[in-house]
Amino acid sequence: MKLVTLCTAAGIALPKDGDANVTGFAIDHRKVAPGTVFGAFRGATFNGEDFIAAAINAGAVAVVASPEAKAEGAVHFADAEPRRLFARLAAQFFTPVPETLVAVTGTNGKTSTVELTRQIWRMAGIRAASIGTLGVTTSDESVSTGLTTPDIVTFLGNLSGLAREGVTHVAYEASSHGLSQYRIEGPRVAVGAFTNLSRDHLDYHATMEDYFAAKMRLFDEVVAQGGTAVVWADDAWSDRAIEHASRRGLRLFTVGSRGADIRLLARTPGGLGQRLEIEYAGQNFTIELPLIGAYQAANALVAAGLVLATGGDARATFDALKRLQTVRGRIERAAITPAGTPVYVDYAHTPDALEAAIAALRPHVAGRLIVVFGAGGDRDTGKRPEMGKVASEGADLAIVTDDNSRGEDPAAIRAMVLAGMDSRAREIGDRREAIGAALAEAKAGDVVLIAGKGHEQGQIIGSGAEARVLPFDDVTVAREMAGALGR
Ligand SMILES: CC(=O)N[C@H]1[C@@H](OP(=O)(O)OP(=O)(O)OC[C@H]2O[C@@H](n3ccc(=O)[nH]c3=O)[C@H](O)[C@@H]2O)O[C@H](CO)[C@@H](O)[C@@H]1O[C@H](C)C(=O)N[C@@H](C)C(=O)N[C@H](CCC(=O)O)C(=O)O
Repeated sequence: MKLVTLCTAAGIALPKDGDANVTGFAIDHRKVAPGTVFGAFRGATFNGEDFIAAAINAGAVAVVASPEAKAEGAVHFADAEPRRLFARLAAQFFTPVPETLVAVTGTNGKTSTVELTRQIWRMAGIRAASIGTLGVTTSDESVSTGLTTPDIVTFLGNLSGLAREGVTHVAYEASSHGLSQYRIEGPRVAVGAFTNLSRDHLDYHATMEDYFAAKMRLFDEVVAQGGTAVVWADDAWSDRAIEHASRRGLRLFTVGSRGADIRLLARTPGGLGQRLEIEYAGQNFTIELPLIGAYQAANALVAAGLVLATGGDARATFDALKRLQTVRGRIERAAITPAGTPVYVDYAHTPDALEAAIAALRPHVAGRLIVVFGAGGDRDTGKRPEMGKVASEGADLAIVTDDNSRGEDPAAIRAMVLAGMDSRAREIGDRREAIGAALAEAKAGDVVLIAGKGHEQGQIIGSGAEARVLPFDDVTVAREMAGALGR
């Protein structure tokens, strides 16, 4: 494809004497082939501009970089915000993309919301996919990209690949890193959703205001003019998100007990799920949602909002909520033991998340809540006793085990977790053994929660050159252990 064609389509001026044949886009000089447009960005670890000469040597025909950069021998697109310019150009190259794109931002709930949106579309017979922490998910398969919001080249490549496979609808996660690094620029989305905001990633964003501003780029720029903002209305930051969307002239679709479009009237937890009473367009609906926890109810209703905002039928959409499958590693019902105990696997690996998962499960426990959990090595040590305290106070039986000990001594990590716990706590380092003990202990009426790893597929042992990932999947192990109890 000619560079001039891409520039014209993107509304970008072509630097003089600049036409060339373009074969691809790269932001890593090691991926440059003849005909590539190279994005040279100043990052946290490297200055991409240091690799411009090597990229041109490898055949780069154009370089998108700051005005100060030197790009002799290639067309230089100079811009103070090169990531954004690169995205605009690349979006013209990676075509077609699926016709309906929706993006979800917020601190929590992004993964579940995009996955539930995909499920609802699928139940309506639509070829749908999701992109996020679980990877690129189509039907029952997920292919990891390593990030929640992949880099711009991977993202656009995924979108056009999906379109070529016949996928028409994609829901994707817009992380604050992704939004602030213009990883999802390019194709404008029809609908964007905001779930909630709480303290996170302040190493990167400095203040909560900066963090919120990064999230709001979704409404300020990424959602197309004339598009819709779906907002969970019950969060402390919701009113400000609504303000951003209104200022931009987006159509508002609010969801929650304070929601004007999908209004949550009542929520009653019970059995393996919860009953939701909602009002939509003057009609009342009762939904038996097969997911646990107030936050999963919120995610399911925001997903319904996304589907309705992109033209879904109300009755079919609310009906689909009754048939949702639990999301991988998000209060996922992994097994039911022969004694009838449901076993849940959740990604909760911070004190807050562990507390929330325990609170979500508590109304479903007739007997005891048994929690298996640990804390990671080479990460925030302060959270270890705090997680211990949360488990000690919230569970009836807590078993401390190993979870990605990395470069640290796993016994020392467990000791720090146990420091926050009372004397009833048990310690079983081997995670498989710990899960087996929890399931063997469980009786009818009990509930087991295995927390920390969620969708992860391995135990990380060692660090640096010594690091190894031993295959480990909580869901598989829970199923095996539950099966073994039945024999
Ligand atoms: C802090 C952060 O977000 N970093 C991301 C960012 O890196 P960066 O721009 O700082 O890049 P850098 O490594 O300094 O390199 C600068 C440039 O030189 C290039 N380079 C570098 C080395 C080389 O040999 N050749 C070369 O060309 C790089 O490709 C890059 O373009 O851009 C890279 C490419 O898109 C990402 O891979 C990288 O994610 C790192 C690995 C990461 O761990 N990010 C996490 C924090 C993240 O993004 N998380 C979010 C949030 C998840 C959540 O919600 O919790 C996510 O969306 O996953």
